[in-house]
Amino acid sequence: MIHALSLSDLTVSRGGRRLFTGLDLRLQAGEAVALTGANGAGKTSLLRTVAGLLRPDAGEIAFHDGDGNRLDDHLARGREVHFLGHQDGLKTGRTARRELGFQCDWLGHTQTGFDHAVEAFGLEPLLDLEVRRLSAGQRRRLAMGRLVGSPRALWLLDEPMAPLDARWRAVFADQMRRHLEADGLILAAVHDPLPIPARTLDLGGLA
Ligand SMILES: Nc1ncnc2c1ncn2[C@@H]1O[C@H](COP(=O)(O)OP(=O)(O)OP(=O)(O)O)[C@@H](O)[C@H]1O
Repeated sequence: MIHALSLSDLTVSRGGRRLFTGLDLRLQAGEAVALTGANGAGKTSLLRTVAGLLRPDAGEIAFHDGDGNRLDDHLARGREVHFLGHQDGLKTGRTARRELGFQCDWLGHTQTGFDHAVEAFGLEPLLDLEVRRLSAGQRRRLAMGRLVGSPRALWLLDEPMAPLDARWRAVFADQMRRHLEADGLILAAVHDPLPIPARTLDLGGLA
């Protein structure tokens, strides 16, 4: 299981423009880091780079287990990382039930994970609706279902609270706390403070 994430001397560019250079971060089991910075500073790009969706210009990203052994990058990303982006990663033509089932199933998790997700994020009344008919907040809650329905150690979250109302923000804050208590790791891009104890990594203004 991923016990630590380390970024060393990381440099990332988009569209030919350098976003940041020499970025270092170490995140341990049970810790959260709030990634802050102006619009366009590179928060989403950093999350996508950690997820393996973008290649850095330079530097290293490493995942380690509890004994300090380096994990295979591909396996760690494929099995132990959840990336919850702006787009939620949902198929809009499916019902919420089918989509949540797919999301909870892909690692062979069972009905228990599905039921847990439904209960955690109040999804029961939405299950027979097509994803395209859900509001932004409902969609985000559905997307969050996989975080608890298919447990993985590292949560990469891109402005996770943005479309949620106060009630579901509080629920999600509670889920994040539980994840940390279970030795999970959270790296979250935010514009507002995270409602859990977290260090801050500030990417600053426009690079
Ligand atoms: N596919 C792309 N091609 C070229 N440039 C891109 C691409 N995606 C993002 N960028 C640029 O990279 C920069 C960083 O974008 P990114 O989305 O990482 O910023 P951010 O800090 O998450 O911003 P926000 O707070 O607005 O969400 C921006 O200037 C953006 O225009």
